[in-house]
Amino acid sequence: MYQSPRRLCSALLQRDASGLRRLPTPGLRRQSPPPAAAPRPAPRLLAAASAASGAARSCSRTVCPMGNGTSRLYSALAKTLSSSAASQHPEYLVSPDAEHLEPIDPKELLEECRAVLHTRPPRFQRDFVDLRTDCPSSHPPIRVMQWNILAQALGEGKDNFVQCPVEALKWEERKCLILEEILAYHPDILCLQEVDHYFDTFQPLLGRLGYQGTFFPKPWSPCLDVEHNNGPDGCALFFLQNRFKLVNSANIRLTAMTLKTNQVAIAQTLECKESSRQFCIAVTHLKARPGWERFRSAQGCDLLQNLQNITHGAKVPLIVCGDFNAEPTEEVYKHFASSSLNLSSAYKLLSADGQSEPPYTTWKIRTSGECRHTLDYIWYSQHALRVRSALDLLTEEQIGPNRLPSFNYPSDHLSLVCDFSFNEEEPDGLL
Ligand SMILES: NC(=O)C1=CN([C@@H]2O[C@H](COP(=O)(O)OP(=O)(O)OC[C@H]3O[C@@H](n4cnc5c(N)ncnc54)[C@H](OP(=O)(O)O)[C@@H]3O)[C@@H](O)[C@H]2O)C=CC1
Ligand SMILES: [Mg+2]
Repeated sequence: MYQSPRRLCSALLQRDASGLRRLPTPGLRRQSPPPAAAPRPAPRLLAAASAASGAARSCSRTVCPMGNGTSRLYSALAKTLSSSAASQHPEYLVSPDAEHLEPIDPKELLEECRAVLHTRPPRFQRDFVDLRTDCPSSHPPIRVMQWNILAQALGEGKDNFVQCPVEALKWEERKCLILEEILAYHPDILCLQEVDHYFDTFQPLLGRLGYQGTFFPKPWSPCLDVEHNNGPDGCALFFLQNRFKLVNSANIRLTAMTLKTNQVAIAQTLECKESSRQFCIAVTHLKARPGWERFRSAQGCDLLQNLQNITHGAKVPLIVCGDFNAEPTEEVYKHFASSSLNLSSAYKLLSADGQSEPPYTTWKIRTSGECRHTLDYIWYSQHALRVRSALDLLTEEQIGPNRLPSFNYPSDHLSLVCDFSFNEEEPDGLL
């Protein structure tokens, strides 16, 4: 039975004594609206991001609505920019001008987001649950965020969130809610699904915040069927360049029973600059919908096999983030829980017995009715890594009667955030 956490660590942005995090208290905590009369400066950083990616944007804007050849070209372009050739040449993953981009101040970007969102209701406060205060670590933790951010084209054109007003989905504001959430928790590693604004929003902005990003679009993204789409959706993986060095990267098109599928994953081996320790981080988004359980299971087996190879038979610690589109009762969950990679699901640690997944990670209302499911997970090598804390989920009351997305939460999936450290008591190789 899932219960509320016992020990709450109220510091939304608080980190270990390292003092690495110096972000201001974010808008998430504000319970009263900001003063009304102050003039609002034009959003300089947000506008610059869109302008900087004009080429990619105009490419996608010329796309004919129904996923024609131009859409495929966009998809091919995206794939080229994050191609598997990068496995051998990691430097190719950095877009050519990334190092020359002017860094931006996260406080300034947060202020711009708040200004854009000034008519929106206050955002929810979520607390980190302190899970292992007794576990010593000589290095700052690694903060990982898993989030299906909801593709703009799907949210507006396919998902049928019948209780969500269309104004709540306006991209110019919804993107600020997404950015605000990322800035609030400031993850070292960000694993996203349903990203259909990589080139015009996330890559330029997160790049200037110090992240290195990789995008792998779905081969036949359903976004391309939506009128005025912004290109295909896919998985994106970002990590802070001042904390990690990229060792290896693989873009994986998942197979099911030897057939290539429409689902993808990105797996990267990173080296921590502080400790010189290596680990693998992967992000995926498995096939959605009921009736596809065996297909998801096969995709999961393929991903596990790929990760076996990438981690040299579990010799490298592993973190796998994903929207698995599968409840814990499904076969694919069981494959992950019992694999020889020795993985455990981090969010189980929030339950009273440490054995139960949260009651939901996504909650929406479609024409078919209410959909409340646990589908999103952060798996980790349970002997090599420790979960120091995890971000609590929203309560039913906070989510509200119309569920998600809403005016104060941008996606139908909740973000999951964990702080990991290496288990320094564990001998290398026993993962
Ligand atoms: N032209 C071609 O030859 C081909 C085209 N396609 C295109 O790909 C699409 C299927 O892609 P695929 O990746 O398998 O899609 P999925 O079934 O995996 O779903 C795609 C998205 O739909 C969302 N979704 C889940 N349930 C529902 C629902 N009940 N109503 C609306 N949206 C939902 C999912 O969100 P979440 O994960 O959050 O639940 C997911 O992001 C087709 O619609 C087609 O357009 C596919 C193959 C070939
Ligand atoms: Mg979705």
